[in-house]
Amino acid sequence: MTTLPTLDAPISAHIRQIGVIGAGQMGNGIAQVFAQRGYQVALLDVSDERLNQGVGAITKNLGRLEAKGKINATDKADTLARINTGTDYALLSGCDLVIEAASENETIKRAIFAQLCPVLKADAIIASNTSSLSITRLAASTDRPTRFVGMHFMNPVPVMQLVELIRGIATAEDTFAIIKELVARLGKISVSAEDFPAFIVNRILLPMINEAVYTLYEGVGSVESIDTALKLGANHPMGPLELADFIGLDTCLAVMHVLHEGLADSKYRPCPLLVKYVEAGWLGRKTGRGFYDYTGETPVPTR
Ligand SMILES: CC(=O)CC(=O)SCCNC(=O)CCNC(=O)[C@H](O)C(C)(C)COP(=O)(O)OP(=O)(O)OC[C@H]1O[C@@H](n2cnc3c(N)ncnc32)[C@H](O)[C@@H]1OP(=O)(O)O
Ligand SMILES: NC(=O)C1=CN([C@@H]2O[C@H](COP(=O)(O)OP(=O)(O)OC[C@H]3O[C@@H](n4cnc5c(N)ncnc54)[C@H](OP(=O)(O)O)[C@@H]3O)[C@@H](O)[C@H]2O)C=CC1
Repeated sequence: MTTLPTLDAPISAHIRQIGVIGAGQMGNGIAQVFAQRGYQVALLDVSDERLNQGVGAITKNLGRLEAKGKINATDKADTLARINTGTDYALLSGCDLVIEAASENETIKRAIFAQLCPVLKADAIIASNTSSLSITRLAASTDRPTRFVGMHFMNPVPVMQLVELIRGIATAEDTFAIIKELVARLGKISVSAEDFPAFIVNRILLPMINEAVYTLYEGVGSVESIDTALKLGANHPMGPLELADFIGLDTCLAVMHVLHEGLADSKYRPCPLLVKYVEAGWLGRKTGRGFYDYTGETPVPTR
């Protein structure tokens, strides 16, 4: 738990300090799994409030693992001690790899890279955890397109095995190879996807979620019947509306916009009800309301 895993002739051995930008559900999960594997982690967000929430989520998750006997109190304390937090980009100056996991908005991500590049070591790699945006375009907004890659973790990060890896047109082969090996060192499995809108997982998953929202919008079923149908009828661990709330409805809508605009096919049109929910600020679990209301002890369907 506390030492870096070894591989034969690891090409990623020099990657020891990891920066993570965005302390939301993905960023804090990514910070947790690297810190658990012995890496030093620098976690940056826009406010101390967001950072405290992120570290709070990590502490809770580690507490759950400790209660189950999967880690001990020392592992938990050591993991937390490896995570430094801050809002100043100087925090990331010593990092070998920085993973951007801020909100799914290209303008925000570009502004982040503009602040990051001047402080970052010349040979450091930048990865984006974007769910859908062009890796080539994001890379082109940095000073190092050859050392830029898509590194798409799945939610919840500590549990999900997959990391989708995406090369931009300029991504160097050694950059890709280092990141692929790093994923293996984390104990996760990678698949490689081409740089098309939403890559593989979300090209398939998000249209299904969008269709579930249309199914609700058109009155074919209630929230509960749609989710029960897919859980019991197709053996999905979560119903599509429950999953949408879990991902975040803002992220789901952003991905549908990228698919719709990027592939220019009306089959990707975001459901108007999904648009309305996001306009209302009903973003799912993270705001206490989405297709379910999370303010009570158990989630209550809203329709
Ligand atoms: C949008 C994108 O860009 C890409 C994406 O990520 S799309 C989303 C992909 N993710 C999914 O589809 C998740 C679908 N859901 C699931 O697989 C499951 O419901 C789940 C793994 C989240 C929870 O599983 P469950 O069996 O219902 O609950 P539960 O028994 O409480 O949890 C199973 C394990 O996950 C852990 N876990 C659950 N939620 C967790 C969380 N948010 N963070 C960390 N760990 C969590 C639990 O502690 C438990 O661990 P152990 O096996 O060590 O005991
Ligand atoms: N949710 C999911 O299931 C998955 C999401 N992703 C991707 O991961 C990324 C993050 O998603 P997720 O964690 O769900 O989103 P969250 O909304 O949970 O977290 C995003 C975090 O980024 C912060 N942020 C916003 N702007 C900046 C900035 N300029 N600098 C630093 N931090 C900033 C936000 O702060 P504030 O709230 O104050 O704006 C928030 O803390 C997105 O690209 C998303 O598409 C990938 C896989 C799965």
